[in-house]
Amino acid sequence: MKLLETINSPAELRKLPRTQLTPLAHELRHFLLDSVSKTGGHLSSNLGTVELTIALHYVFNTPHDRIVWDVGHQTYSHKILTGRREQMHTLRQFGGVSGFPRRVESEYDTFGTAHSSTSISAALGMAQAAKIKGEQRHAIAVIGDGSMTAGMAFEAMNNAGVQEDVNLLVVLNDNDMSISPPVGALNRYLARLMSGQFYAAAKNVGKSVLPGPVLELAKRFEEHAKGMVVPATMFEEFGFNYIGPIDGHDLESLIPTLENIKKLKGPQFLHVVTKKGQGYKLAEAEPILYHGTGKFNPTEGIQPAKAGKMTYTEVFGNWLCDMAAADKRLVGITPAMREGSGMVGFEQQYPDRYFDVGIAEQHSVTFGAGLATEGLKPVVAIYSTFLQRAYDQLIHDVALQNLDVTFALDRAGLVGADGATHAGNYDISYLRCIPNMVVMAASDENECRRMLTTAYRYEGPAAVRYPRGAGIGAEILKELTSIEIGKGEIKREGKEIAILAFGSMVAPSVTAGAELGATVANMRFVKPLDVELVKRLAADHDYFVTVEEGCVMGGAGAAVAEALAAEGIVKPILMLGLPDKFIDHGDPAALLAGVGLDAKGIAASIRQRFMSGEPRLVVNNT
Ligand SMILES: Cc1ncc(C[n+]2csc(CCOP(=O)(O)OP(=O)(O)O)c2C)c(N)n1
Ligand SMILES: CC(=O)[C@@H](O)[C@H](O)COP(=O)(O)O
Ligand SMILES: [Mg+2]
Repeated sequence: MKLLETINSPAELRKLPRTQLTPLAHELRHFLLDSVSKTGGHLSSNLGTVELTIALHYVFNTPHDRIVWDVGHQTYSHKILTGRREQMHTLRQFGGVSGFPRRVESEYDTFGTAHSSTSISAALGMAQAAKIKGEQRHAIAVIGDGSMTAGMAFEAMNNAGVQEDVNLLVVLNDNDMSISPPVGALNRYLARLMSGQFYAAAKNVGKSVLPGPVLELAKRFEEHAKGMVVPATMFEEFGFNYIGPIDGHDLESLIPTLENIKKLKGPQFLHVVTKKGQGYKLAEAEPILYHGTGKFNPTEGIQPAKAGKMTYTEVFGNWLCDMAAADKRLVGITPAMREGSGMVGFEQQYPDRYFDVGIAEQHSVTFGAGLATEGLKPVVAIYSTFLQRAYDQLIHDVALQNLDVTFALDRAGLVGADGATHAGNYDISYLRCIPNMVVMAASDENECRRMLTTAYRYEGPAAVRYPRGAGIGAEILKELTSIEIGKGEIKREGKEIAILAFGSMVAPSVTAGAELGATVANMRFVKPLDVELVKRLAADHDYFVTVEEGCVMGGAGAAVAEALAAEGIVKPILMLGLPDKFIDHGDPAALLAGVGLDAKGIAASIRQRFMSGEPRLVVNNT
């Protein structure tokens, strides 16, 4: 029997002799590659954390000791070793294992993650709770070098470093990569820690500490040696005991080091060095390509995608380059999502006007605001879900000063395999309440391009939201034309029922409208809403239906209802959109159908409400 098949819990792992751990790591890595190639998922990061995961569960008494994985996209080995091996074929599929840690999924998933840089805060909270409750347990945050660039990680370090008697261990998993190559001064600093005299000294110190039965003596030697050879690291200045860098693929380093650290009191910081994609040559060579994959044949590797419909991300990337060519004032900003946001071409063509600011959404927005004060034209490309991080910056730094910043909001609506953590369900609600904002929702690729142009030319804050993946296949016109601000359009004329659709919901609404003989409007603007169009439709239709791929609460439908109320118009209205609950991972089309947001579901809801019973105001909010 394969070794891996005998391990259904960390307790079983801990019974293995140390000599069996390296063969186990080999099996685990093969399992990962085989499994992820069949399901898709975050491959590179997982291949890089095989040994670290084994070592942590081997040395620490999980789940009594708490491991908090930052982002959580590297937790597949953790899932496999904590009893979920046989469910891995369901990874990221509807009803299956999540791609991230979830408290409801396992007692070993101590904290739900997926947005980065929360692990140190959460683990510190757990460590402090243990202290307050008088419990003896360790809390361990495992954070990558990319995630370490976020302000939140440093807020937590700042707080943790003065909490002297908490059992907190921060493991920095340094693979010298974010999704794209790492950026910023911290990366430069980590590279310095890895290089030359310091690394050599630290390695020797590590060796001295590793087998040390007289731990305190060894620790003093370590501090002494470090003090003699190099200045204290910034992590020590933060109040942590810094250990490392050590080889994160060498179980013979990892396990004794962790065993020794386990005996130390107070905030500890272990710097491990790993390789993204470790053990699978193709992923080692191209960690970005294998960061998040679809299904692929592991022997052949990921093949170039067949030409198909253009994604909205590509539409944005092309628009950005075209607009940059037309206007020298344009600068493009991404908080660490160059590939996902379609900015690879822009960086190549306009390296001086491209800014990857690291995983720093708040900073990306205020940095844009600063650029705008000086007459530049910043375009912040950001996923809807990640803009949540920068809400105060959006209001206080951009909108309040009516600064000219364009927001390209990718991944608006349901995203599929990443699930609830990454769903862009809230942006309509959280944007439309901000004064000065213009908010648009693209219904097809060409409209997306035109809306981006509109947002860019508008002298104030403006956002264009568009979904993950491809659109309907609309022809994209080369010229950069804008749309009149606050003007929607009628897509089809009908009777009695007016469907007011937004963004990605225009196409299925047109199909539903054709089936029902209803009028369908592409509202285009969530804000300013086309109130004249609303009034016109109200004048010659009996029933209103609003449809959006965003939460119903406070959404575009609510904007229509508010406009009707403000105009003193009473009209039965059915608001279709995303319900007041988190929607798990799964196939995006199936998920949309599941909440009634495909053509069939829209038609069915309308029929049920207005064609068979008493009209009244209904929100599909259950
Ligand atoms: C707040 C936030 N912004 C952006 C992302 C997208 N994202 C996921 S993983 C990742 C890179 C993380 O790098 P690192 O922590 O070094 O882990 P690695 O991928 O190298 O294993 C990014 C930018 C995110 N999950 N959360
Ligand atoms: C873990 C994480 O946040 C990213 O890797 C994310 O999964 C990327 O999503 P897209 O595939 O939509 O770019
Ligand atoms: Mg990294």
